[in-house]
Amino acid sequence: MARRPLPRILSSGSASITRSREIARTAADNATDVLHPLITVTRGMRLLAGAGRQKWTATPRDRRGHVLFLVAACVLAVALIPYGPLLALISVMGAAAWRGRDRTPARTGPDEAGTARLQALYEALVPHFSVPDDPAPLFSHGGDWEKAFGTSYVFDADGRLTRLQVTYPAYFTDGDPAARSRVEQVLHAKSGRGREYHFAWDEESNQLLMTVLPPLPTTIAAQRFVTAPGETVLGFTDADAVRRTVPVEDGDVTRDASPVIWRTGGRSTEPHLLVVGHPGSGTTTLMRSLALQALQQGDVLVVEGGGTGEYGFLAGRDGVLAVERGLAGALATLEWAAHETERRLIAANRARQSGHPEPEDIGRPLWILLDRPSALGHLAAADGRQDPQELLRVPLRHGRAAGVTVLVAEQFDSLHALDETVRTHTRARVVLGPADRDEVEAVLGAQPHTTPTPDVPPGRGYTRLGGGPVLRLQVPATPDPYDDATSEAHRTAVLDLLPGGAPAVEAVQEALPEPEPEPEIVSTHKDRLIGAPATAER
Ligand SMILES: Nc1ncnc2c1ncn2[C@@H]1O[C@H](COP(=O)(O)OP(=O)(O)OP(=O)(O)O)[C@@H](O)[C@H]1O
Repeated sequence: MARRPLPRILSSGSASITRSREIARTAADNATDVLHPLITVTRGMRLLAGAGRQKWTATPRDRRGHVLFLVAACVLAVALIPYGPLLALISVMGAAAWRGRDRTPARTGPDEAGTARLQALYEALVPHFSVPDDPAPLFSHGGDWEKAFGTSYVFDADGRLTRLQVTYPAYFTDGDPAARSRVEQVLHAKSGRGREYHFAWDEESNQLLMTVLPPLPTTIAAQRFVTAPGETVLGFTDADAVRRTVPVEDGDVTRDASPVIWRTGGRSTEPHLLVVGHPGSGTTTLMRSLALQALQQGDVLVVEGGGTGEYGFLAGRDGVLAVERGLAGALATLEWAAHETERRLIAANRARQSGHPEPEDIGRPLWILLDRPSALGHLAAADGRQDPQELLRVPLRHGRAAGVTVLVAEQFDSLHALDETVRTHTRARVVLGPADRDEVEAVLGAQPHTTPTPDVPPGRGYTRLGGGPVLRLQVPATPDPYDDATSEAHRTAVLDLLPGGAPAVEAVQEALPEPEPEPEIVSTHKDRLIGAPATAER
């Protein structure tokens, strides 16, 4: 079959376009050749003008008059001598042409100190990224760092690395967390301690990207966060770590911040939370922040093992069922909570079986906050009584279905005292304060992708919800409003979030099976909690 000729536009069009491009390129080359002297002189004039401006700026003010006079005298002399202006013009042009004769080459590569830093870093990585029988090692002592780092490095104004991309040999065991951790520690130590580094391992292309993270802002204080029912803000994290943002008041401005949202209730896969930190790291502050958020939709029971009274401001508020500090009060409260969980479960089950909606009295979430249970456990052991943590077993195991959420805060040095059920059922975890990687891993079950720094502000740490990623966290400032050191702005912010002061114990009283003699409890409102065990403390 005879081939049909291509349409004219297709057969001849591309040829004419190519020709036009060639003509344009030749014209541009010729123009550059012709205009080259002009370009050189212009560049020189610009440089001369810049030099003149610098000289003028560097001249002290009291001598500027003299300089002006000298220049004016020279101009006058040139203007008066025959051919003076012409000769002056030629001289200036000549000087400009000389000055602009070659372009200042753009500086590439790091300066001397930067080169030394990169070389040192390279040498430190050699033992990790080389094996003796590699015929063409990427990393070798005295080798070329540019092969491994390329040009992907950035220094800050102080000459410290803020970004570095390392290409490593394919045989490096980048799937082994211990091997990764060793490399990360070397990079961290050699690039300057005291900053937080993020390490991104690209196993497919054998590349590691190290970046310095800016510190998370500490300026967000307690406020009403825009969340859906069942959502609680643990704190704020990096913008690229979570998909969502919420508007927050940050000082005088409103801006979007990236929250770590924790979902509680029936559909939550991490219905209970464990917060761990060293003393002063902000664990109580986080518990206060969560209590204030919980009070917007539910009831709260607080058991304070530390006995420092940092939850006293909650006492007597609507929805606050108890704030207990003594062992007897704690046991009574937690026993009630265990019964309440069972009651809710049974009621929900019955309603489900009979096809009715859940009764209203079990719809309101109940939050149990237990701060420093180890302190109470110690007291209980000394007194031959039950460890309060044992009473948490029912709420922890069945709380999700019953709308009961348990929050436990403990310090690192007492972690061993945590009950097994508490460890198993608190799948949402937070670590606050200066903790090393092993401590973070012991609580979160995974190492963070960043290097914890020794100096962290209170409320700074890491969080992990179930098997999710480890996220950096900054808890909103939620100080004790009755503490003298609390600023007026923070005090107002916290008090504004508190519900009214009407006692909220009717529900508790109704729910209890039968009142028993009240023990001597150290409670801010023991008159409101009944159903405590008969044995009195002390
Ligand atoms: N997120 C935060 N923002 C600002 N300040 C905070 C934050 N968290 C804690 N602080 C401050 O740090 C100090 C210690 O906080 P907090 O009492 O919560 O720590 P803690 O871990 O409970 O320690 P301790 O058990 O010793 O009381 C307090 O002065 C508190 O106001």
